[in-house]
Formats: sequence, structure tokens, C-alpha cells
Amino acid sequence: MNKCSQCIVRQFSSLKHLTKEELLRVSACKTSKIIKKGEFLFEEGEHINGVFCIKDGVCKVSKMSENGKNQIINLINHGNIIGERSLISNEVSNLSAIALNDMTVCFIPKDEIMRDLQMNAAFSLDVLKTMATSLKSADNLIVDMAQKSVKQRLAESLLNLKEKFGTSSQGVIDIHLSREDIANIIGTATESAIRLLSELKKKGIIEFKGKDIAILNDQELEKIAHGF
Ligand SMILES: Nc1ncnc2c1ncn2[C@@H]1O[C@@H]2COP(=O)(O)O[C@H]2[C@H]1O
Repeated sequence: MNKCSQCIVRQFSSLKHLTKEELLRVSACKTSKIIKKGEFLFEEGEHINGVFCIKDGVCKVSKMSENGKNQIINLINHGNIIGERSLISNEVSNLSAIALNDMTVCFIPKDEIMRDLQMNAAFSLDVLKTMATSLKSADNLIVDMAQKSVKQRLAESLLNLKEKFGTSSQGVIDIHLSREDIANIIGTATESAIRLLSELKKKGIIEFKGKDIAILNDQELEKIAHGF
């Protein structure tokens, strides 16, 4: 079994604050899992009973509304922990998490994480900091949804995706998203997302390489994102 103390992604998450003894206990009770592209880590309404530490791969966290529309709240990659909110609030998960590509994750059971949260203030504070940051991004998402046009949200999302995932050697944004995923990030119908992407392509601002997208003119996209 891989030891948490030797895990390279630990430095990116709150787990970096755990002591040697705490890490040994976590290593002893965690389970490593491979989650294939398209599989659920957990579903909305499920008792997760622990947290997932993402070692490799990316998942989307999303919520299904009553009218059957799916809103992607965030894309979460390696070095992050997910599932901490419902663990702390002792509720079922408010969101689903689905793998966007093959993932390697470690599941740490609730009892161990609760014990660490109670005993290790630096760890708890870091978990709080992460939750505060994601609350801030959720604030921004609400305002963007209410005040920005779909076109602005698309431009902003493409720039954010490029910043977060970088570009591959082919020059495309280095995360494979379906057109439906893009629509679910910006909160519109898939057909509208496709139409707006084609408009950006016609203007030479982006280009398609297969299903993937390369940004050719960041400045123009910034202008659109700001409503110009
Ligand atoms: N805006 C966000 N940014 C990053 N992570 C989030 C965001 N919203 C939810 N999550 C994570 O997704 C998880 C879904 O299950 P939980 O609510 O237990 O815990 C949540 C967080 O770990």
C-alpha cells in the first residue's frame, strides 16, 4: 500500500498539515481506488462517509436541478480533497462528482478525518481556508449567472480553463470536455454553447482540434468576457 507520507500530491492539500503519526493512521485506513472516466465518485444525496483525496485525474462536481438541467459547479483536479463539506455538516452530499478522465483517488473514512479535524488545528484551519476559497468562487458563479450574458460566461470559462489546466503540446486547453460539459459549466443549452463556440471560431478567436479547443486570441476573449 502507498504511504501518505510519500505521496507527492499531499503537499497540495490540507493533508500536508498532518503529523507523522496522523499520516500513519490515515495510511492504514485509507483505500486507493481507480475511478474510470464517466464513473461517479459519489452521487448527490449520498452519505459519502469520508473524503476523497485526488491523486490523479479530474472530476466535475455538479448539481441536477428539478427541470433536469445539470449545472457544473467546479472541476477538481489532483491534490484536492472532496467530500469534506457533507462530512463536517453530517449531511448527504449536495453535489455529484463524476470522473472526466481516469482517476486515482484515496478514500479516507470519516472517523479518521473527524479525529484529525478535532486534534490538529493547522489541518482544520487549512480545510476551512479551502472551503472559504470555494465559497468565494461559488459567490462569483452566482453573480456571473445573474449578470453576465452566456457569451461572456463562455469567454470567461474558456480563459479560466486555460489558466487552470494549461495547454497541451498541440496548443489546445489541456482538459477534454464534451460540448455538453461546456454548456453545463456556463449554464446554457448544448445547442447554444455549440453556436457560440462556432461564432468564436469564425472570428478567429478560437479553433477546434477534434473536440478540443485552442485559444488563438486571449485579448479578444478577455474583451468579450468583460462585455466589450
Ligand atoms: N465551488 C467548489 N469548489 C471546489 N470544490 C467544491 C465546490 N463546491 C463543492 N466542492 C466539493 O465538492 C464536494 C461535494 O460533496 P461535499 O458537499 O461533501 O463537499 C464538496 C466539496 O468538497
